[in-house]
Amino acid sequence: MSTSDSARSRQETTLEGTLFVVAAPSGAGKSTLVNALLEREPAISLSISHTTRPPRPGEQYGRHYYFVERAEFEREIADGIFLEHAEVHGNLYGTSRTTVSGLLCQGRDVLLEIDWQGARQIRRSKPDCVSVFILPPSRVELERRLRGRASDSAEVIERRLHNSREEIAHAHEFDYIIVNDSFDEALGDLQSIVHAVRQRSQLQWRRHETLIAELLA
Ligand SMILES: Nc1nc2c(ncn2[C@@H]2O[C@H](COP(=O)(O)OP(=O)(O)O)[C@@H](O)[C@H]2O)c(=O)[nH]1
Ligand SMILES: Nc1ncnc2c1ncn2[C@@H]1O[C@H](COP(=O)(O)OP(=O)(O)O)[C@@H](O)[C@H]1O
Repeated sequence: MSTSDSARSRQETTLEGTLFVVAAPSGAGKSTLVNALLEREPAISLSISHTTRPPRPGEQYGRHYYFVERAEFEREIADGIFLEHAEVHGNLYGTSRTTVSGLLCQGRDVLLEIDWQGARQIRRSKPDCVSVFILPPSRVELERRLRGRASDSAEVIERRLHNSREEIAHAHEFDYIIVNDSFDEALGDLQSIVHAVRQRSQLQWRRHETLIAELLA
């Protein structure tokens, strides 16, 4: 086999990973659910976003976000480093194009925790992505969770509560909607979606090519 043949055959046999997109109004429990999912599904890589939001107590650079100044973020937009980016609650957030593409090409599944504006951009550039929207069980509970988290000032909480309506108004654009009332049930629902996606025939057909050839012989 020539070098180009072997490169082509490698390319043909390496399955690209699945891109999962998870969105929710602030305080619905998205990060808590995603972190629990990643513990159960270590084959999924979480994309760490860039943001101009200041770190909350306990948040670490490179673990929770890449915290950058607005001028640097704007330079990065101009350099085209983002697969998607958006202004959310007065701060800029963005997903690195090379990190996500690199992981997907290696066959890793990648999860983006982003807002509805980012999800829209991703759907345009990666139509095969699988998107999930997390709803809180009520407005009262959303407010209770936001205040109970004790990570933001009263003003920041008010802004997030106010913006939650706009976020929720876009839930119908997503492939799946989960209500995060009982945490364990919501986590089970999220994991079921991941499992169902992995069983899709276009993935399984290629993964089991040899078996299918034998069965058809
Ligand atoms: N478009 C976009 N949104 C993001 C990104 N990273 C985070 N977000 C969204 O920005 C919003 C605020 O996130 P964050 O400041 O961590 O606050 P939290 O949602 O209250 O924990 C949430 O809706 C996130 O999903 C990103 O890379 N791109
Ligand atoms: N099902 C649930 N029931 C009660 N509290 C929850 C549930 N899910 C998450 N929480 C709590 O709600 C708060 C907000 O969750 P978080 O994951 O930070 O939200 P988001 O990432 O959507 O902004 C946290 O204190 C978290 O522990």
